[in-house]
Amino acid sequence: VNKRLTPVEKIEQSEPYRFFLSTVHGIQDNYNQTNAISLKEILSVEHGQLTRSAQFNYMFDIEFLLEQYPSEFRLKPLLIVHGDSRDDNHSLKTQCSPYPQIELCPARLDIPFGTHHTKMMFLLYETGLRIVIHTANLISQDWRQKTQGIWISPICPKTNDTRESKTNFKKDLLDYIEQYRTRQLQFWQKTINEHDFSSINVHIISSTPGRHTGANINKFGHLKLRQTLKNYLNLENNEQYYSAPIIGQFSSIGSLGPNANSWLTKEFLTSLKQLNTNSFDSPELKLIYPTVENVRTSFEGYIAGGSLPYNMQTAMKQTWLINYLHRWKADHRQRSRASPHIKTYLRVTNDQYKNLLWFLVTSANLSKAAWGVLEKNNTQLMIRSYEIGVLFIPKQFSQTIFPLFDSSSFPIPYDLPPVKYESTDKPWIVDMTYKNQPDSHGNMWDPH
Ligand SMILES: O=C(O)c1c[nH]c2c(-c3ccccc3)cccc2c1=O
Repeated sequence: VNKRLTPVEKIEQSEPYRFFLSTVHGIQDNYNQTNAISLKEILSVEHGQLTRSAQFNYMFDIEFLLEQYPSEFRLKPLLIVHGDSRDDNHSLKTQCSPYPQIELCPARLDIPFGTHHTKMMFLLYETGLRIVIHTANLISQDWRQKTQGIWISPICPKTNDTRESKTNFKKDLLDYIEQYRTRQLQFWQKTINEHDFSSINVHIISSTPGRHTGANINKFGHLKLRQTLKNYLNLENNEQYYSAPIIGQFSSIGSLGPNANSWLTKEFLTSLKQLNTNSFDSPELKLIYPTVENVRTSFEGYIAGGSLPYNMQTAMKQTWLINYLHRWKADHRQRSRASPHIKTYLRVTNDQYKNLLWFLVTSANLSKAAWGVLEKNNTQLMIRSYEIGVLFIPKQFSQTIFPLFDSSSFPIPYDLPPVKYESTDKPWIVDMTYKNQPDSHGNMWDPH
């Protein structure tokens, strides 16, 4: 159907998952209607009378951002939560200086090499509070021809009792915000407490910088994921789930060690495979990361690779990783050429990938900085960065699995099963030159 949906209709039709991809310039309109939304549509005046908002992110183009708000909301108070790294903080101050309604809130980054990756919006309307958790920077390039993931909460009404969700969303969100340890977030802590989150059906999986131990060790990072899957994923004890494949998909990769067993399988996969059964089989782990050819033939061409910052220095230390890698392919969403900036992790049943056991969309790439690394004989989890994502578990939707190929199926971003790298495929590396084949714009890539 090529009827143009309004932003409100798009959200209504996305129930019960409320999970979207960003719209893409250059694909057929109907692929931008179903479970697809733009930043302007997220901020549309149709959702109600905005009184103030907060934008958590990594990269900001303030002019671009303000332009995405309806003109009548551009002067409302706006809190910008960003990483406090010296250099780009200056440019942010300069960008915001003409706007007294914008307040800057630097997030402390006490551990070296940490970044404020979290991408989240607090939108306060006269009718209530909406939370948006997503993967796109607040720059035009991130919203034009990439594949980004977006979860949009209902507008949670104000309440005089602190209504929590069955997924502990409110408490987990407040625990996350507490870690910033700044008075600048007090208004939003108070506001979150005053709203009814009972209609929310997703779990928060977040990361904050620190060495988390004792009672806090399962609060963040991959141990939070392990704990949540253990507590809520009650699959009957049947064998078919034990070897169900696990898929990780991301737009950058950190230094993971000299072999898979250094961190990827021993620590990270152990958390992802948590079934709350004594599953001993080691499920297949399949990783999706764009090839050079994916980037070269993308709508943006090699420029897309600027947002895939996997560097040579890291890649050369872990050539073993290539055996896990699969191509980016999203034909069923017409997004095989919309370079992925989304990050997702999921588990499917191994009967031809017909059913989804759980699905996570997050800002977190495949790195120890984002997910954490166990230290001191597994008594503390060291995390460098701020990250946040939402986890979909069938039980919270009154289902045992999420069907993938029927009418009410979960809107997955890419094609399953994933396609393994062939011998000629190479992972995209941002600081290599690519001169033997021009990209979709006829350009070459020479980062020097
Ligand atoms: O949070 C995000 O989304 C992103 C975070 N870092 C990015 C970088 C980068 C990598 C190393 C050092 C500084 C910057 C480069 C290109 C895109 C991104 C990006 O998209």
